[in-house]
Amino acid sequence: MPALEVKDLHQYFAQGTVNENHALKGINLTLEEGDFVAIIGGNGAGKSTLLNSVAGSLPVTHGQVKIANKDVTYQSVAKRAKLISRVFQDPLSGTAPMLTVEENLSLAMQRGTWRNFWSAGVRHSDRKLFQEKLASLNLGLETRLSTSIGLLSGGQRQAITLLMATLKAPELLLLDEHTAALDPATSATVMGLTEQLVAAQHITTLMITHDMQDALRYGNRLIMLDHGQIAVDIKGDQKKGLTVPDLLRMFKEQSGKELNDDAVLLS
Ligand SMILES: Nc1ncnc2c1ncn2[C@@H]1O[C@H](COP(=O)(O)OP(=O)(O)OP(=O)(O)O)[C@@H](O)[C@H]1O
Repeated sequence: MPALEVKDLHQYFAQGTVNENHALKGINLTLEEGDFVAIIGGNGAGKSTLLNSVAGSLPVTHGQVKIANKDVTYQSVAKRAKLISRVFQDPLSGTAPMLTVEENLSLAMQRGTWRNFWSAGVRHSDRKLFQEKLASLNLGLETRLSTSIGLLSGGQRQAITLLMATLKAPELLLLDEHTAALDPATSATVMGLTEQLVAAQHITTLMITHDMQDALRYGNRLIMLDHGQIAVDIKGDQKKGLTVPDLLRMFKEQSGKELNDDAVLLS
């Protein structure tokens, strides 16, 4: 059973007006369970629009989105939260900064359940689990359970956000440039943790990145978008050993033009 199926997905902005923008032009994408897919592409290629369509934060103009064989095309973001975890670029957006590390993790344990209310206090058994999970990150965070998240660094927060997103393994993990706001060393640490957490539970993952090296290094599949279409789709052995110049050449062969991506070109 595929973990994610996107069928003939079209997205228009300002449809029927002079500003009409056909942002996604018939995307077909199937992810098998455990696939870890990096998505790259130039500015305005449609990466965020694709992720937002899958997450449900953007209504679909045409097409179908299925997660774990369930048609979620018209489901709200809240309804899909049972199936999806998402980590954003901003380390502030995934956590409640006034709450402690363990309180945040406790909230994450309840993701997608009907227990929407939350009572203060963390169960002893949960605290032990959080300590173990935090220790496995090797960042010394297991001693910071009662520290407010707001007092941690961006990298520490993003590590905890990742842990929260994977505490209860989702059917699909969406990573939305989740290391872009971090310095290179911290970004490398968080990418390492990402790989570790995803592999431990075999979580199907879709990751947007502007970092071509990361797109090549991590995951078993790489997709390049161009003007709302998939220009390059490489997986498995085909992906191993590829270099950035190889990728740029493949992109040019498929799309007939150079990659336009400020973030990539400036790095
Ligand atoms: N809310 C919106 N209203 C109108 N047009 C939009 C909206 N969101 C995105 N677009 C347009 O849709 C196209 C795809 O945008 P999208 O943000 O998905 O690209 P992207 O690949 O994520 O780009 P970037 O790497 O620059 O973030 C672009 O032409 C963009 O201007």
